[in-house]
Order: sequence, then structure tokens, then C-alpha cells
Amino acid sequence: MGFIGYIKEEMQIIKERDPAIKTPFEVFLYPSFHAIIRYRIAHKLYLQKHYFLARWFSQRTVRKTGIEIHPGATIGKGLFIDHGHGVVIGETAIVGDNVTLYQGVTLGGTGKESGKRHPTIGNNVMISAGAKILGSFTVGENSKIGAGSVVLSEVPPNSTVVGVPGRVVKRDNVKIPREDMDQVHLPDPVYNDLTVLQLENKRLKHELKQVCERLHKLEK
Ligand SMILES: CC(C)(COP(=O)(O)OP(=O)(O)OC[C@H]1O[C@@H](n2cnc3c(N)ncnc32)[C@H](O)[C@@H]1OP(=O)(O)O)[C@@H](O)C(=O)NCCC(=O)NCCS
Ligand SMILES: CC(=O)OC[C@H](N)C(=O)O
Repeated sequence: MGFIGYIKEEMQIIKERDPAIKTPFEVFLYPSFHAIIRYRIAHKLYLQKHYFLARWFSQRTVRKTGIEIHPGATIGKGLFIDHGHGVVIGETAIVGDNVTLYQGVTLGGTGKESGKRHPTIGNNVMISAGAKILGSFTVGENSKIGAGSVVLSEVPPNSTVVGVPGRVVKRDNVKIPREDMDQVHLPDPVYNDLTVLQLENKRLKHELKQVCERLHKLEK
């Protein structure tokens, strides 16, 4: 595919993925559009071992777009970064095809690993605003990471992960109960309602008894 074909493809991704877009030319206003095209150039320079030039180009992109993609990162087709400010993608991160990221996402390291120290993101993954994915594990394909989550370990495919630290709350569209929930002593709303009714019954009986006693006295 030629350069024009590639640009058209990048434009199409934004048009398909963002419901907020109204006119085709708006794609040129998207930081994502510029950041990804410029990353492709920086990545080529990196692969040719022009490390300084690659970083120089990439850092200029940060100033223009607020999106920092290390030129060494490996990024598949169809990445869309909505809004974009504060997105950071580390050097050894691998991003599959058709991934969506929102502002404030970090694909980073924990600071404790060396070598491959950033995550691998599967195809069709969606990572919500402000989520931090830290470490060299994999986020399985078709998974969703909730806004503000901090994910520190492997995520199976087709899962939803939320919270700090992130935990799987849904897999294959089925909700997963919390591990820390007591499955034996579950709250029993029917028992609670019955207890309230019993107390009410006792109170009413007592009142009725008093009324009867007063009536009895009046009759005398
Ligand atoms: C995670 C998310 C993608 C929803 O995925 P989903 O698979 O449809 O999950 P559900 O909505 O069924 O939520 C599953 C559970 O996680 C909880 N949950 C969802 N998002 C959460 C979040 N960010 N943090 C904590 N809990 C969250 C829900 O309350 C629900 O809990 P429950 O089972 O106790 O009711 C969505 O909630 C989210 O975070 N979207 C943000 C997208 C974004 O970045 N928007 C900004 C655009 S600028
Ligand atoms: C701010 C926000 O929710 O952005 C998400 C997407 N661009 C939309 O407009 O729905």
C-alpha cells in the first residue's frame, strides 16, 4: 500500500471509532492521527539504528500531540488514541491490531524488570481513560480495561478488568463474583424482611391488647 492509501486507512479508523466526529476533515485535528503517522516514521529510524534521530522526532511529536510513543514500541494496524493527552507507550510495548486507547493511558514498566518490561496488548483491546498497564505481561484479545484501573498482571482474552489493582469482573460476557465476598454468609433480604414484619406484628398485637383492655374497662 502507498502513502496515500495508508493515510486514508488512518482517516477511516478515526471516522469509524469516534462517534463525536461530524465531518471527514476533522481527522486532521486529531492528535492520534499525527502521533501514529509520526510514530511510523520514528519507528523506521529506530529499526535503522538512528536512535537519536528517532527519539528527537518522537519527542517533537510529544510537544505537538501530548502522546508519547517510544520509537522502539511495536504497534499493529488500526490503533486509535482518542483525545490522547498523557498517553505513554514504552519502548518494549507490543500493541496488536485495532486497539483503542483513551487519554491518560500508560503502557509502562514497573521499574523492577529489565529487557521486555512493558505490556503486550492483544487485538481489539480497549483501554479506558487513565488506566495504567504496568509490566511485561499480556492483555488478552478483545478485553476491556476500565477507566482509572491499575493492571499489574496477565489479563485473559475477552475479559473486563477494573479497579486498583485491576481484577477481572467479567469473562466471555459473564460477571465474576468478587473473590473476597463471603459466599456462605450471603445477605438474605427475605429473612431481613420477615424479621421486620415479625417485629411489626408483635408491636401491633401489643397495641391491640392495650386497646382491648381499655375498652373492657370502659364497659365496666
Ligand atoms: C470497563 C468499561 C469499559 C465497561 O466494560 P463492560 O464490560 O461493559 O463492564 P460493565 O459495565 O458490565 O461493568 C462490570 C462491573 O465493573 C464495574 N465497573 C465498570 N467500570 C469501572 C471502573 N472504571 N472502575 C471500577 N468499576 C467499574 C461496574 O460497576 C460493574 O460492577 P458490578 O458487576 O458490581 O455491577 C467501562 O465501565 C469504562 O470504564 N469505560 C470508560 C471508557 C472511557 O475511557 N471513556 C472516556 C472517554 S473520554
Ligand atoms: C469524552 C468522550 O467520552 O470521548 C469518547 C468519544 N470520543 C465520544 O465522544 O463518545
